[in-house]
Amino acid sequence: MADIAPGTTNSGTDSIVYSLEQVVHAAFALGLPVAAWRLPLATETTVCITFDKDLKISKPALESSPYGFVFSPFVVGEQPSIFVKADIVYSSETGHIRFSKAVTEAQKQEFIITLKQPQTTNYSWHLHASETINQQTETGFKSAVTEAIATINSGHMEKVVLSRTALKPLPSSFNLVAAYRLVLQSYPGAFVSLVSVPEVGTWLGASPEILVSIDPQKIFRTVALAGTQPALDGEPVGNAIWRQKEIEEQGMVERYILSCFKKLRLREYTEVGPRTIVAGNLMHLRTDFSVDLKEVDFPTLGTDMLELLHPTSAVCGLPKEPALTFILEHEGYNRSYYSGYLGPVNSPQGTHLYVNLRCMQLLKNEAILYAGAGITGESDAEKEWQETQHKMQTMQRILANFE
Ligand SMILES: C=C(O[C@@H]1C=C(C(=O)O)C=C[C@H]1O)C(=O)O
Repeated sequence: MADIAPGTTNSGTDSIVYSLEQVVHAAFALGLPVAAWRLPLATETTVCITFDKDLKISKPALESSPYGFVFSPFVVGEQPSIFVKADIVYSSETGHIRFSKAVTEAQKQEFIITLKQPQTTNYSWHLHASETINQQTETGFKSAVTEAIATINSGHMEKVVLSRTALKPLPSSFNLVAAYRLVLQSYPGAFVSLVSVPEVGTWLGASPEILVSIDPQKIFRTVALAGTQPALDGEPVGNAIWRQKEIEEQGMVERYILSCFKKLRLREYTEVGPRTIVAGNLMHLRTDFSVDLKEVDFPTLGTDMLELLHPTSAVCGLPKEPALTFILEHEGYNRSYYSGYLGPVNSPQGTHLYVNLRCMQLLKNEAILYAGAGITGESDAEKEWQETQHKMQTMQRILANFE
């Protein structure tokens, strides 16, 4: 990302250049909701800040929505779906901020004055309103897995994704924007995001999984991502060997996506894969689906697919309803925004909603790490536990940098 010295002027214009730290800290200081993100393999971080007080939306209508950032939970209703409208937009490439027409002169002035205040390390991100800390223990997780295997073998469902949390103390030198920058550096192929909303909380993550995206060339994309194994240093992905269990697990996600296309009577899609991809310390199997909306007349495909897809069998299970019921009854904690979806809507780069995975929620002095694993009839509770350990490494490595 472009790092231009704060407070300098950008060549060619007389606009002031700000740093990511200045912009994010100004939002915190003014109690404003903020979302920062970087698309996979891109260098630019974009930040959206809103002056809106009511951020709750029922569901995003992707086609008619203004530019903003959506942050939606696993179960809509248990937590609100949030929309951070792009009242203020910052680009790390130019260092400039831009105000939308909805912003009043007084709001602009207040924000600019706050931006120019000297940086202090003594700022705090937005915290979740509730004091209760989500937790799932090793024993709780493993007994839920054992019960899931029995339910699958009795024919009541094919797959269920079970997850758990880990509470880690924040190292005393932890710095949120520095952590975001580390995530950018460490995971160039991930969708990196930092969302901080009053009452809702603060989440940092590096997602490997597109849920729905529509780029400026009007290409709709989604993926079937599943199957996990550690990526070995220096080992080419072409050498990866997958067991029947992972192949079937990923095949279920693929079938689920195809069933969604079928429900919409859409036949003109392209399917590539499954291929092995690397996400941080892990490898997965991924099939890419795309639809060229310039050729297929389906203006609401994004919104319709979002409605049908979420939660996919990559984070919930198959069939969806019994898997979701099993999760709510046996997982033992509230997933909140983990395995929900998030991303920019109608930005100049398009709409890019990702599944909120490989993420952590930041409390005042601790972080909650979240990870899950797909359970099938062939699962083993100990191996699934190990898989969640591996997935948590994505964020654990970031925290370790501050120790
Ligand atoms: C559930 C997670 O990941 C999902 C589950 C996977 C699996 O079961 O193999 C792989 C990738 C993701 O679709 C997670 O990261 O927490």
